[in-house]
Amino acid sequence: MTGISATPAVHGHGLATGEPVVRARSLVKRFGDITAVDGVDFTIRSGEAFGFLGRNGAGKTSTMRMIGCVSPPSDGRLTVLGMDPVREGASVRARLGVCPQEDNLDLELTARQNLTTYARYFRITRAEARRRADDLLRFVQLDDRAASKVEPLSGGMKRRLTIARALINDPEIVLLDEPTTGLDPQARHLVWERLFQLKQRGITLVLTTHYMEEAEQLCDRLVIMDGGRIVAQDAPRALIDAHCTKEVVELRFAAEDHESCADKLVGIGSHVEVLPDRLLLYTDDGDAIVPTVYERGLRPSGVLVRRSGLEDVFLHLTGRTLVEA
Ligand SMILES: Nc1ncnc2c1ncn2[C@@H]1O[C@H](COP(=O)(O)OP(=O)(O)OP(=O)(O)O)[C@@H](O)[C@H]1O
Repeated sequence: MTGISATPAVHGHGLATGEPVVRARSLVKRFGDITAVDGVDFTIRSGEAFGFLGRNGAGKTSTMRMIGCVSPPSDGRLTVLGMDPVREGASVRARLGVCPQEDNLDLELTARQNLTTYARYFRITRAEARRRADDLLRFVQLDDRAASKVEPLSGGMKRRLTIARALINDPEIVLLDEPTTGLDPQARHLVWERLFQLKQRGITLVLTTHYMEEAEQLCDRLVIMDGGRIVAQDAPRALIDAHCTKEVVELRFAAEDHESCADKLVGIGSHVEVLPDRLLLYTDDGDAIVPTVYERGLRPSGVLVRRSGLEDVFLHLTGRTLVEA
């Protein structure tokens, strides 16, 4: 039986929920002079959705590739399902599902053939592969495209098929490198829905993202990476509560110089961040302080009061926005 057609509280592989499944200690990845991952520590537990959040080049993919037994660590310790991903790579890979950043489906094959062909790497019998493929195509809502070639499928369909392929060996952990990058909002929501289902079925999800909404909605715990290091790790809400005020007032100015506007805001709220296109004023009560902005002689062209989010945590910890302006 494949993991996705069952709904066990402790899934069929015998791992209790919450048991450590990936442990990294002082983990390093170097490429020549570049240190892509610079001594990181984290523990991923069975059944959780664990995210690596960071900008391009932060070291997320390099970390995922080490977990996925694709790239050996340069230093430090890493265990996946209690095994060494270098010495015991084949055993680890048999229990992992991998959804890479770029869809690498075989465009010449049909959707179903992409799954059944991949199943051969795991020595799954032909009949079982076909059964699992049909099951998985239903799961990712592509059963009506089973016999279609992959090439004409939309980006969102290809991504869902890549997720289905990652599930063919009934994995305990699924690695998803930027699962929704490049997808439109509707396609993104369809992928999230499927990932939520996997999570509910006890499968451990490890994902990289630079979408804070994805991180906030999907991940139980997160590490925030910057320059190869982990700058914070916790549950999304705990990170926001620990590093930010409750609300943010976003102020846009048509003509005025942002730095001089920021000077006039000193003492209002907890602190101000100056971005190229706006000022962010951190406070626990946005509506209460907006009048003070006007009392100080400022005339913003746009005012938005919103709750603080992971983007604000990222800015606070790294001094930069998560998504490049
Ligand atoms: N095979 C490689 N050879 C040389 N440098 C590499 C290699 N892979 C990654 N790097 C470098 O390591 C650093 C971290 O890259 P990595 O892909 O891990 O970051 P990332 O956070 O996943 O970014 P992205 O979102 O762009 O994938 C970058 O400076 C990158 O250029």
